[in-house]
Amino acid sequence: MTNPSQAVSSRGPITHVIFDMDGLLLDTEKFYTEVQEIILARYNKTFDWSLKAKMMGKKAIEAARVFVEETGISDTLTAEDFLIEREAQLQSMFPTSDLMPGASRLIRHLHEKGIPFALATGSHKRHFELKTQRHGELFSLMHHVVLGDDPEVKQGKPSPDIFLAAAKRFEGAPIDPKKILVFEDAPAGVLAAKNAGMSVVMVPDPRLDSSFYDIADQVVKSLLDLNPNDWGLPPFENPAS
Ligand SMILES: O=P(O)(O)OC[C@H](O)CO
Ligand SMILES: [Mg+2]
Repeated sequence: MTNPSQAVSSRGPITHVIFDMDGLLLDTEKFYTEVQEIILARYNKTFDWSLKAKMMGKKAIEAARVFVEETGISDTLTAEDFLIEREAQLQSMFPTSDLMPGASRLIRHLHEKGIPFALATGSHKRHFELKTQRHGELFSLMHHVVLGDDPEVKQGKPSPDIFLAAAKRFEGAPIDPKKILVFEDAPAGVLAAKNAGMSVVMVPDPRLDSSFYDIADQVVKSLLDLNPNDWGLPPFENPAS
């Protein structure tokens, strides 16, 4: 992990921002965890954070394959059937999604200051719409949104595909990836951003093993703890409330 003030001096200030969604802007990772715990309990197995770390941030089918293979249940439950089973429960949970602390403040701040920002989420279109149902106005502030089922996203995170696609859709593209700052919660997402040549602020769930922090340029406990100045971005005018 480099000191962000060193990163700014060596890489130049940030001009564009890309946000992850699940677990970063929206408190939706808990839904996946809950449903996966229920499914695994049927096989007398427990869902733990080492498995969670391997799944989070990935496209649904890629995460599903990890789930059935790592738990040794792939002979009785295929990745496709796991997704069907998970779906019914997730569909009723997603519309209740809450924002993560500091998400609204940071998005509104960047919008007010004219810093272009976009969304890059592994979630596919139908899930994106359910999850953002109560937050349409906030998400409409994004310059653009790239979803996991976008044709340009051939492979999910940790492949850089989604961040490179998001970078290409800003006005004035191509944007130098060194001037793009990504906000992520998942190890696969942090790696994807680094593979795209971008800087990354990681906002991990506290249950995630700290060995995953190393690859991020900065780690903060919450978006409320971010100091935009660290990245050459305009400072907040009011302290976090
Ligand atoms: O973290 P995101 O927004 O890329 O979403 C990925 C999955 O849908 C959930 O882990
Ligand atoms: Mg995420």
